[in-house]
Amino acid sequence: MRKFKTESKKLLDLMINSIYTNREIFLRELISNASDAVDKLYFKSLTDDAVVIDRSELAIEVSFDKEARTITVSDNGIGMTADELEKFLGTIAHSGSEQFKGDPEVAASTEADIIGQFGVGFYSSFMVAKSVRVVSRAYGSDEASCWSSNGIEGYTISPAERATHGTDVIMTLKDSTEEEDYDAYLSEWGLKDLIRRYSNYVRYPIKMTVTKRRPIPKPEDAGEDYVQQYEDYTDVETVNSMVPIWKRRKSDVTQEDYDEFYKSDFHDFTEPARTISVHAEGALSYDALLFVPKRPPFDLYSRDYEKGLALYSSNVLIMNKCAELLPDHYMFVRGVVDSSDLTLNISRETLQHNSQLRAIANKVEKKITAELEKMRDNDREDYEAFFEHFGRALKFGIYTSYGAKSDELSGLLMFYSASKKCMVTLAEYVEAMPEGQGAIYYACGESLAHLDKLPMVKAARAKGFDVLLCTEDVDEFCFQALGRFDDREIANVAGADLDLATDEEKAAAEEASKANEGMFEKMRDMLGESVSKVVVSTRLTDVPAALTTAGPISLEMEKLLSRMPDGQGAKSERVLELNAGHRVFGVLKAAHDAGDDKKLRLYTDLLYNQALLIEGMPIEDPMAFAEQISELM
Ligand SMILES: Nc1ncnc2c1ncn2[C@@H]1O[C@H](COP(=O)(O)OP(=O)(O)OP(=O)(O)O)[C@@H](O)[C@H]1O
Repeated sequence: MRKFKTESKKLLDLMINSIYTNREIFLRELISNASDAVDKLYFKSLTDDAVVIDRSELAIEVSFDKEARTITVSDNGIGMTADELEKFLGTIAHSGSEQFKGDPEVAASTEADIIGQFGVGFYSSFMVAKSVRVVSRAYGSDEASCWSSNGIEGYTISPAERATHGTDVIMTLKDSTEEEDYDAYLSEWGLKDLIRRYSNYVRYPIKMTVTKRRPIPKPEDAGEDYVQQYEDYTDVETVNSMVPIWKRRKSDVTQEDYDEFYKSDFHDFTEPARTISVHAEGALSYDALLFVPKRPPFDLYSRDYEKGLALYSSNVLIMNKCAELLPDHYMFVRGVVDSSDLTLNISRETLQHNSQLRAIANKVEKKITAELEKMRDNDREDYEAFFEHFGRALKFGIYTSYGAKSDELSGLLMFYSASKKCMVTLAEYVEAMPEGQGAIYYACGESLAHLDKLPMVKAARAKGFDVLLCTEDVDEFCFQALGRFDDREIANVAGADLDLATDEEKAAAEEASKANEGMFEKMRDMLGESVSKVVVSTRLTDVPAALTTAGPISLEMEKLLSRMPDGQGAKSERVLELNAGHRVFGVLKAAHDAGDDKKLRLYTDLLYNQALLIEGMPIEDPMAFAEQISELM
């Protein structure tokens, strides 16, 4: 007996003791796996001349044995070797499994959530079965193996017999209890019902041997009182519709049908947030069925994530994830494109140069944008939930396209408004701008609470100007790539030359800076390389000093860049702004006027470090800072 890996065991425990009520999805999961296995063999036959198959024979079969209490799902797909049985069924194959091990958030989520997020696949068979055997023979091998387990401690793998390549998953069902009637699955109608509900659009036939009844022909010598006799016979029937759902008109398909198709084909346990069905005819004809998920898969923002839509040509799958069909900023969209205009032998290499494909990709992108705009305008709650999960991809889209995608995407962006205390679009921000506000202001930092208290944010708010509070690292890069919105500049509120002050205020500050030139120069020298200048602020109200930046790199960007391997050298141009109206300014001046350089240096250091702390930046020498404070006390 080989033992399950820890994370598999955790998941299996959940399955077996599950209070997750939707047990019946086990069949959908196994049929999906069977369909994937058939796909894999089919793909292999396209690229490998040694693999010869008859496409019309590819199929999945579901059968049951009431006496033995078993249900079997068989396929004639790629199959698995003994090693693969070990590798694939002994551990969780999902890319999310890493998080499952360590992520405290995952550990705390509810059972249904875990099942939902991982798409437990094969293991869901243990929700209904007390033991499962998997007999499989890999294509090209003449040996078969059997994986067998009760899902508790571990599993065994032993040699087995199988006539051809493919896999049988044989489940021995649990005994029915008062709460759960497992026997209901051991019937023709029970299984047919599940297949039609959950796997109707699987593109290979799902066959069942069914019992039918037919009248026995009337014997020639039958008398007047002959009563029609019937006999039972068995027949193999294809249970699923197989008509691709994307070929059907939207009006002929219910949302439930779309949801089930989405869940079964894209291995998600949650319905999609939006379904987009497109039927284009004319110069470029294609059908597309696109889904905006409700929540992101765990690996969405990781390197492992593969974007793309399934690509079909006249119902034949060409590739599972055609990346060329989706721009990066819509990488979260799942779906299918089917076009008879595409040639069947299109390969990965020729894809990029295929103009039809590019044209379809453009149309698909526009459809997605239009649907998101519709959601934004008509269903704000849904849209905000969408944006929380996928907004990052849109922002990256603007940043990585150097602003080329601004027109298309800027309207979809949302940020947290410091005034309204909720998410707003840029258009809503502009609409609410008071007269005299020249630019769209934003501030970047670690948390909303911290940002809300920043001196420059407060200064802008005091003028009646709203500030967009940004906590994602991509935000500032996105704003810089965007540059403008609705013909208004977008500016970091901590930038030194913002137009926050009136002309008089500016003139007064300039004058004050001039009058104190000697002191400021001294202070700058004392701070060495740290700041480029010291000035009188036009906007500070309650704090004695604050740090702002001149030039393109903000403090927040500097923080981010310093964490990147090649961004170490990027430094912001820091400006120490002093509040001339603050009591501390008088103390500073007095020290300078008295020629007490020691005191001036102490105060300068303290003010600078204070300003750093307010911005959430590390101070260079915390020990020295602590000593300086002690000295003062
Ligand atoms: N019928 C089958 N034929 C061949 N290989 C299979 C079959 N069923 C499962 N496998 C293999 O076992 C692996 C694990 O299956 P499982 O259902 O647990 O996860 P998955 O299908 O990869 O993930 P998900 O269901 O979330 O998409 C599959 O990736 C596949 O390689």
